[in-house]
Amino acid sequence: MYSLDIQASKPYQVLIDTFLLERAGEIARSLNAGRRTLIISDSNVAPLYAEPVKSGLQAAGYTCELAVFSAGEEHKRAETYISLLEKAASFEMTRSDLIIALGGGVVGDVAGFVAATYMRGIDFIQIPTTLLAMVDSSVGGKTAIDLEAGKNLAGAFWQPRAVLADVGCLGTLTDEQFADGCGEVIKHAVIADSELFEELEKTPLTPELLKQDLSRVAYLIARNIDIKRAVVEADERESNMRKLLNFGHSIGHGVEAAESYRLGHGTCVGIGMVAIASASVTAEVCEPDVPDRIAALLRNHGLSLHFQADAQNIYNEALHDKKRAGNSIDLVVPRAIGAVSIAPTPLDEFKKILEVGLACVHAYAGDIEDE
Ligand SMILES: NC(=O)c1ccc[n+]([C@@H]2O[C@H](COP(=O)([O-])OP(=O)(O)OC[C@H]3O[C@@H](n4cnc5c(N)ncnc54)[C@H](O)[C@@H]3O)[C@@H](O)[C@H]2O)c1
Ligand SMILES: O=C(O)C(=O)C[C@@H](O)[C@H](O)[C@H](O)COP(=O)(O)O
Ligand SMILES: [Zn+2]
Repeated sequence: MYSLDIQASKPYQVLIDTFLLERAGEIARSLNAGRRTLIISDSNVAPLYAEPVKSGLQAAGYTCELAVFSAGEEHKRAETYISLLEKAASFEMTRSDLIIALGGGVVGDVAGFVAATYMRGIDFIQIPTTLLAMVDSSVGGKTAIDLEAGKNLAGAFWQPRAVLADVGCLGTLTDEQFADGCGEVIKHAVIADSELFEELEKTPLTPELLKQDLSRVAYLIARNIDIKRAVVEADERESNMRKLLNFGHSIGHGVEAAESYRLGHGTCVGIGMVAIASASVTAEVCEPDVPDRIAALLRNHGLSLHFQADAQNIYNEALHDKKRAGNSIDLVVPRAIGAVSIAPTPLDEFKKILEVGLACVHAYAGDIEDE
């Protein structure tokens, strides 16, 4: 069992353990005095995991309802968000009540945004069920929905009251879903922990490891959260340093949108990391082996570098990045594994970087296919 304290505007604990679903009611009751809870989940997760959560909440004295929306990034949208707000209102939730986000990053982002805005903000607890959500999205308080124009364009910073990462949930992920979460794990290693990167090079974080050594997986989740914790505590609302957590995202989000969300978020972040690292080597600001090592580590974690969208479409999508200000964008540029910095970059230069970088990603994807 791991327990990490996050010292944000509202401090909270992240617990990493087994059988946390069953304990969610008791933990919720220790943090929240309300009468009602709305469990928000998706169509894949609810049938698997809602029942033990609901039973525990009822045993803790809550009147409980379950709201389920269709799984997938294409439902991280205003329609879902509004229907959940309406559900909270028709369930007569008051400001003292509680929302539970039970699912992956999509559920966490949407349910968090509902919690942030329903009656101007009520308590919520994150129960992440994907690797990606455990290592990244459930912690730090970014909540959002996508707009037609792009990813996460409407949202709020709203910290949960607790994060309960029940590692028992990871066993029902497909290998592809598990691998997708490793995109963010590798991101954390590149931005802040070269030793973690080397450990992953020796022993990758895979579904096989999950079967063989659950405690190692729990340890790696805790270590990732600790990396994110340090950044969030230093800059909760992303005025500067938190932008580092966006390594690989300016191009990655562009790929995600240009591919109509058919590729996973972590996969697209992987493509974005290799692209910016490759372009940084070309610009002679990054050690030459960095993109090779990132591409190899992604491959060893089962992540693909294949994508079809063309660079112009990806660039058009990437212009919606929240690190853009007028004709400039703050890019997160690697210098070495474990060392990245923020570089304000004119948009015309960003376009060249994106083109050079994505051409290199195609080359790596070809290398991977040839082997
Ligand atoms: N707020 C943040 O800080 C932050 C950080 C990283 C990513 N994100 C966001 O998170 C989203 C990606 O999260 P994700 O990869 O978890 O996607 P997701 O929520 O879509 O989950 C992936 C798939 O796994 C299914 N699933 C979830 N848990 C399962 C389980 N235990 N067993 C079987 N199936 C399960 C889901 O139903 C879905 O089909 C993106 O929208 C991304 O923008 C947010
Ligand atoms: O927590 C953060 O800060 C991050 O940037 C984590 C990212 O992995 C995550 O994908 C985040 O949602 C991206 O934020 P955005 O501000 O670019 O929408
Ligand atoms: Zn991300």
